[in-house]
Amino acid sequence: MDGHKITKVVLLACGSFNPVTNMHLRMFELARDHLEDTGLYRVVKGIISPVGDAYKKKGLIEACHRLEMARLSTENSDWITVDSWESLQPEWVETAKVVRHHYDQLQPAEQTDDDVDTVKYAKKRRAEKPSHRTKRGGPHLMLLCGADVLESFGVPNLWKQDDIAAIVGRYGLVCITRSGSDPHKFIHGSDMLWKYRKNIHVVHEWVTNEISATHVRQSLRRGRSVRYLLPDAVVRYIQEQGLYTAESEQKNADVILAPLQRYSGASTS
Ligand SMILES: Nc1ncnc2c1ncn2[C@@H]1O[C@H](COP(=O)(O)OP(=O)(O)OP(=O)(O)O)[C@@H](O)[C@H]1O
Ligand SMILES: O=C(O)c1ccc[n+]([C@@H]2O[C@H](COP(=O)([O-])O)[C@@H](O)[C@H]2O)c1
Repeated sequence: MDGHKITKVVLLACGSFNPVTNMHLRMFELARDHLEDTGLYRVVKGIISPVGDAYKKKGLIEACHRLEMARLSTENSDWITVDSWESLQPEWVETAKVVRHHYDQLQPAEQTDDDVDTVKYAKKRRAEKPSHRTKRGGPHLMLLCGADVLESFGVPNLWKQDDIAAIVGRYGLVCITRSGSDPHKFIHGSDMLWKYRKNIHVVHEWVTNEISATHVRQSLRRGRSVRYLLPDAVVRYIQEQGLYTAESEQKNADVILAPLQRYSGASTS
């Protein structure tokens, strides 16, 4: 033993999962290998959290189907799970709040917000040292995403700056490279990400990696095979339920994406 304390980590992936692909599952395996290779972390759990219907992304099919496909895809995994909390919320939930929800769920029950001294102390510590090391005894939670999500932090008016600071400053991020992206360059170009760069773990996917849910939906609309891009059980479910048609791709076509509604003042109801 070299005396290092091994930190337990839970990985949380947020996204549409429309549908879940083999690449989504591979992201978890890549992230676990990368973190555990450092000798500093042990990844104890992975959580897939499909976004709710109120996200209103074009072509987003009902959460119940996306959840079921994610469940089928993780049936054979002994550590990757699916959580329905986010997808069941009536309104779209910002990712920072989803991260916070799961972080709270992971903390030991005896440390509740009723313990005023503990909360005050934790708040003081957070203010003094904004880091994901402000844990309350449970495992760390890190957000797992592809480089496109990291780069979306730079899209004007999409993410709240405080939310980005919370995600990278207090929890941590594991980012998988994706074709067409350069996460290191992006981190270098952002003062906020640079400040918290030690909490951002970039994992290089060396296998050329073009799988996207958009491409899968397009193939399905054209009657092309998606076998080996998706778990077999997910392919079967899509066929049985008749999912991903030209019609479903037009869902939300004229709606502004939920995160942007808070800036435009637009409403979908
Ligand atoms: N090929 C990939 N390489 C790296 N990350 C990926 C890849 N595909 C998806 N991800 C990541 O998985 C998470 C969930 O992705 P999401 O459900 O939005 O899939 P997507 O393929 O990007 O979807 P869409 O094509 O519908 O935009 C995101 O963090 C996304 O960056
Ligand atoms: O929290 C935010 O401000 C925020 C802004 C834009 C996107 N997100 C989340 O990022 C994920 C993006 O998924 P997708 O399919 O649009 O790539 C999804 O889980 C959204 O809820 C979150």
